[in-house]
Amino acid sequence: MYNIVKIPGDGIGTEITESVTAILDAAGADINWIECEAGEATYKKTGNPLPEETFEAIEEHRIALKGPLTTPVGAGFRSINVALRQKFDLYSNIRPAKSLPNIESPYRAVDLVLFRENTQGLYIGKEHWVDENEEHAESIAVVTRQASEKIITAAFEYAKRYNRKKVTLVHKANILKLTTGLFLKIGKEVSKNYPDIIFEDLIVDNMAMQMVLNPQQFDVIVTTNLFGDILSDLASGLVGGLGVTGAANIGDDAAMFEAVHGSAPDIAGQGKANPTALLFSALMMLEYLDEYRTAEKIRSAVYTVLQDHKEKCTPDVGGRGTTKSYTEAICKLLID
Ligand SMILES: NC(=O)C1=CN([C@@H]2O[C@H](COP(=O)(O)OP(=O)(O)OC[C@H]3O[C@@H](n4cnc5c(N)ncnc54)[C@H](O)[C@@H]3O)[C@@H](O)[C@H]2O)C=CC1
Ligand SMILES: O=C(O)CCCC(=O)C(=O)O
Repeated sequence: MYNIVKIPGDGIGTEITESVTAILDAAGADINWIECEAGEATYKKTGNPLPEETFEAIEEHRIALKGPLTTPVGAGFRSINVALRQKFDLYSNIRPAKSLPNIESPYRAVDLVLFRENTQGLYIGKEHWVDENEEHAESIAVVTRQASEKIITAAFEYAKRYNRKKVTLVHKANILKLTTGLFLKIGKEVSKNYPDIIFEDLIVDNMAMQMVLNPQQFDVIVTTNLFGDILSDLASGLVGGLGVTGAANIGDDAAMFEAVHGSAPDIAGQGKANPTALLFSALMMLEYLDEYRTAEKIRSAVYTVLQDHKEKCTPDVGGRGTTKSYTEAICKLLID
């Protein structure tokens, strides 16, 4: 029995975590869920978006399934998502984007895995006002050799393990010569340890265009935090949207699984959120635990429902169903 911290989160979080835990139960996954709170709703209730008990539970059990957490825009408390990644040094944010059956998209056969450095870069929100009138702001990007080596090595190790042919490193070293220049330099060094894997680098603006024009050319991608954030949403758009892309945050001794998407306030409480993204994150969690057979059984049920019961699927992927009808269809296949 695995003890796993479950944080439902904000917005659509409760709807999709209920769905995912029901599906994992139906598949016979042997999990004891330790339910904890975090996020905006928790902040409104308690004045603290990350209660000490939640932090301690992750510290003790080292593994969590987390729904999306809302972060206020422009002011207010800082991202708890980012804080958790930093606190547990979850340096690898792994975000696969793979074409799925029976989902309309201009693209076929996309199958890429994006590795996003998860603890530093421009994303850490190290900002300050330069003047008293708050009309001049500065933001600091942090890139270190140690963190860059870790994420780039993780990307190459993944490519080696899963027989992937190419790693593309994405940077902006023409402009950000020190920070992303360092990242690129380390990429070139690390690539020498993997002579059987093709290594290429692209500047991020070109990369964005290439991903839209010909995404099938990409295999494993590795990049800094903010670029990875943006390009992984783009990658989701290539395969059916944010409702279908899972993700893993992995460190040396802890891991947190969450979807690529956020709390989707525009559809929260309407029963139409697609739980597939969080479900795919949970499958990455099962694989992390070496529970490959259970993960495969669930993935196969998802593919069958998309292929043969499209009417039960959520509207974002062209279905006429709800979170509930989709969840029930998957559970039925798993139980039968
Ligand atoms: N890791 C996390 O917990 C993340 C949290 N956020 C937070 O979420 C909040 C909302 O951010 P947004 O920019 O609106 O991005 P979002 O990812 O929540 O939503 C973007 C669009 O995708 C749709 N969408 C997202 N997930 C979906 C799903 N499972 N099924 C169907 N449609 C889905 C939404 O309805 C919306 O139209 C913000 O406070 C942001 O900071 C954003 C990204 C990641
Ligand atoms: O923390 C937030 O609210 C936004 C974080 C966004 C992000 O890092 C992601 O897409 O995973």
